Parts: sequence; C-alpha cells; structure tokens
Amino acid sequence: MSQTIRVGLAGVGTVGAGVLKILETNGDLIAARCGRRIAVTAVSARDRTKDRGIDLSGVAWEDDPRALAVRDDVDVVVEVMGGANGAALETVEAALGAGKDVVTANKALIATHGTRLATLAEDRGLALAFEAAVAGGIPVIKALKEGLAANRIDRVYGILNGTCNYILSDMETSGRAFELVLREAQALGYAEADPTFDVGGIDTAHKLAILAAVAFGMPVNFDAVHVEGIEQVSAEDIAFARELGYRIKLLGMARRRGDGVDQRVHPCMVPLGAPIADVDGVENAVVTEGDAVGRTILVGRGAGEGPTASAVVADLVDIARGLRLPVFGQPVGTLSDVAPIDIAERVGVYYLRLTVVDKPGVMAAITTTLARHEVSIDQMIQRGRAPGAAVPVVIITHETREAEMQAALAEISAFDTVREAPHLIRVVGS
Ligand SMILES: NC(=O)C1=CN([C@@H]2O[C@H](COP(=O)(O)OP(=O)(O)OC[C@H]3O[C@@H](n4cnc5c(N)ncnc54)[C@H](O)[C@@H]3O)[C@@H](O)[C@H]2O)C=CC1
Ligand SMILES: N[C@@H](CC=O)C(=O)O
Ligand code: NA
Repeated sequence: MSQTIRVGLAGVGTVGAGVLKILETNGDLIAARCGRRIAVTAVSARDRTKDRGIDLSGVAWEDDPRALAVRDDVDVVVEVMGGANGAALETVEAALGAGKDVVTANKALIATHGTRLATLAEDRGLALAFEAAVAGGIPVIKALKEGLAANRIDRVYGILNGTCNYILSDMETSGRAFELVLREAQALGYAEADPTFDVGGIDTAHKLAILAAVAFGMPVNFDAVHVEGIEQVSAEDIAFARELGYRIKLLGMARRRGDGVDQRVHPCMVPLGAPIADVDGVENAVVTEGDAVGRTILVGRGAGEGPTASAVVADLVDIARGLRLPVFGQPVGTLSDVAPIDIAERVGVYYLRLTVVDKPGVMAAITTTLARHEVSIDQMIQRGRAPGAAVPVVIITHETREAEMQAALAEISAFDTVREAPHLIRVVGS
C-alpha cells in the first residue's frame, strides 16, 4: 500500500459529496492524526455531468462502481450509493474479493447481508466498517466495539431516524402537515431515496438490527424486528401526548430477556423529562445499558451531509491507522443466534385514542370489552359533547399484555359506534 491511502468513492450524492468536502477541508489535520493522507483517487456516480460544486479534476471516473472497486489505484472502497442489493452489494463483494477494505454508510445492505459480508472481510483480514450506517455522526458502533467492550450489554434503544424525528418535532412545534415536513427533510438530504423506508420504520429497523448484533454478539436478524412507522401518528395524538406529560418518538429498542431478544420499532410515548424526550429535529440518541458501566447516552446528528460523512471519514481514519477490528465487535464465527421474542409478549402501558359516536352506552361497551381482556384503565379523557356525532376518547391503561390489548382492540374496532381505526401508542418508561 502506498503512503497515501487511496479511496474509491462509489456514490457522490449527499454523503459522498460530504466525504470529499471533509477530506478537502480537514485533510491536513486528518493526515497528522493518521500519519498518512487519505485521498479520493476515483469516483463513480450515475450522472457524470451533474454540478456538485466539487472539483473532481484529477479524480478518475468510472461509470460502473464494480469496476471502481477493483482498480489498482484504489486501496479502500467507500460505498455510499444505497440499496440492499444490486450495485451496492456487488460493489462491496467485488471490493472485498479484490482485497480492498470497505467503508459503507448503507444500513440496508449491512442489515440484509452483514453477516455474510463480514465473513468475506474477516476471512481476508479486511475491514468492513459502517459507523455512518447507524445514527449517522454519532460514534455508536465505535462506542460499542471499543469503549463499552468490557460490558455485557442487555439493552440498547434510541431515536435512530433523523427524518422521523424531524417530522415529529416539527409537527409538535409548528403544527405543519406531515407531507410538507417530509418534503423539507428530503430537501435537507436526510431522507432515504425511498422515504417510506424512513416513515415506515424500516430504516430504524435496519439500524436496530445492526446495533443489536454488535451489542449482543448475535448475527444480524432484521427479519426478527417488529416494525411500525409514524404514518398513523396524528397532530391530535401529539397534542394529547403533551397534555398527558409525554412526547411521541419513533424508537428502535432491543433487549435481552432470558434466552431471547426482543427487537421492536414503533412510535412511543416518552415521558417528559426522560433524557431522550428532548432530542429534537434531525438529532438521534442511543441509550445503552451495560452491566459494569450502567447507562450511557449518546446524542448527535443522525443524518445529513456533514454528520454522516464525519462517520465515514472516521472509519477511513481507523483503516489508515491500521485498525481492523472484527466487523461486529467479535469474530463473525463466534456470533451466536438468539431466539426472537414476539411483541405479543410485551407487558406495558398503552395509549389508545378512539373516535366514537357520542351516545349513551358507548363508553360502557368499550370499558367492558377492555375489562374482559383484563385491560384496566389508568386515565380517560373524553372531550366535548356532540350528541350523535363523533368525539375523541383517550385512554391510558395500566400495565397490560400486548396480546390482550390487541384482542380487545380488534373487538372494539368492529363496533359500529367506533368511527376510525383506533390509534394505539405504547408508553415507555424513563
Ligand atoms: N443522507 C443521509 O443523511 C444518510 C445516508 N446514509 C446512507 O448513505 C447512502 C447514500 O445516501 P445519500 O448520499 O443520501 O444518497 P444520494 O441519493 O444522495 O446519493 C447516492 C449516490 O450514489 C450514486 N449511485 C446510486 N446508484 C448507483 C449505481 N448503480 N451506480 C453508480 N452510482 C450510483 C448516485 O448517482 C448518487 O451519486 C445510503 O445507503 C444511505 O442509506 C446513511 C446515513 C445518513
Ligand atoms: N434517512 C436516514 C438517514 C440516516 O441514516 C435518517 O433520516 O435518519
Ligand atoms: Na454512527
């Protein structure tokens, strides 16, 4: 390898452009820290003519990222194109096959093929680094693999999607419509190419599956993650949450319980005053619980050009320094499967918003059904009188089993006095 570490950059969009800018702006101080320069020698992107506001003269261009991956003047391939399969997967496979270290920001790829790609990398003594893939600029993968390496981690959770947090925060403060705020998040470079991955919770699930693998020493198991997005969260729910002392956040949560692991993504009511309740906008937060250290919380920007590129370049710095740790924190052959725990086994508190016809007997029928399923009520809010018309009713339950809650809800939804699909949001502790 030459004294300069030569990077092949596959993808020159939001993240790729950020990488080029950081290497340009902070090139000298990064070289001082690594003892060698990091330079992009070749790039690949779909549109060669696009004005990116970056000087690419002196950098080779490859139309096909797979060709970029095997170039002789490339030591490390940075994959920032996106997508779980196709060009991204083939580029990473080609790079590892050709003996090149790989850095990627692509959580869909790692959540889907991470274990197999880690085997390819470790068999060849190569790095496969993905700090940018989880919580953008927050160095959470490094924290788990290095700073927290002394601990048994039993729980990791947090706000892992900047787009959703931006939308939920903005809906609360400005009252603007969901679609409008989503378009703004897209314009700011936060959203995925397909933003349904963000709002549908899939992007959070990709990140959670990766976090759980590193935290618990298990192979990535994306299929085991229960996923719900924020599409059903309304301005009304946000206002009721405030009134009841909560904020609504999309959380990814993974926890060991006995021999199993529970991995879930869904909107949550987080108590005001909890450390993550005030994490707003594009910021993410990751909370870990280790047996020796206790709780640690990392907060920072989870998406966008600068924060994401910061994490990509940090991975390049590790490689330039000669640091090649096991991909998931321990050799991939030692990762052991952990049985998934179904969400039906959750025991917790629930927020329920029903839209019901205001007439005698309706509430009795609802509370009787809940009681039959052993769901007991902690608080109830019934607003306004509108005889014969639909009014909102909000219920906060005591601790109850998810399976019972869902069974009661299925019955209540079928009442002809219940006018909209019930809104259920799980309440979490601090
Ligand atoms: N934008 C963000 O805030 C973050 C993005 N990521 C991840 O980083 C990756 C890149 O994201 P962005 O930069 O936002 O995407 P982008 O859409 O802005 O850029 C993608 C780049 O890849 C190129 N590309 C795509 N397919 C290609 C192909 N088949 N051949 C050649 N070039 C191809 C495009 O031309 C473009 O230059 C994705 O995996 C994303 O999930 C991760 C963390 C944060
Ligand atoms: N679309 C993602 C980008 C970073 O991972 C997000 O909004 O968090
Ligand atoms: Na990160």
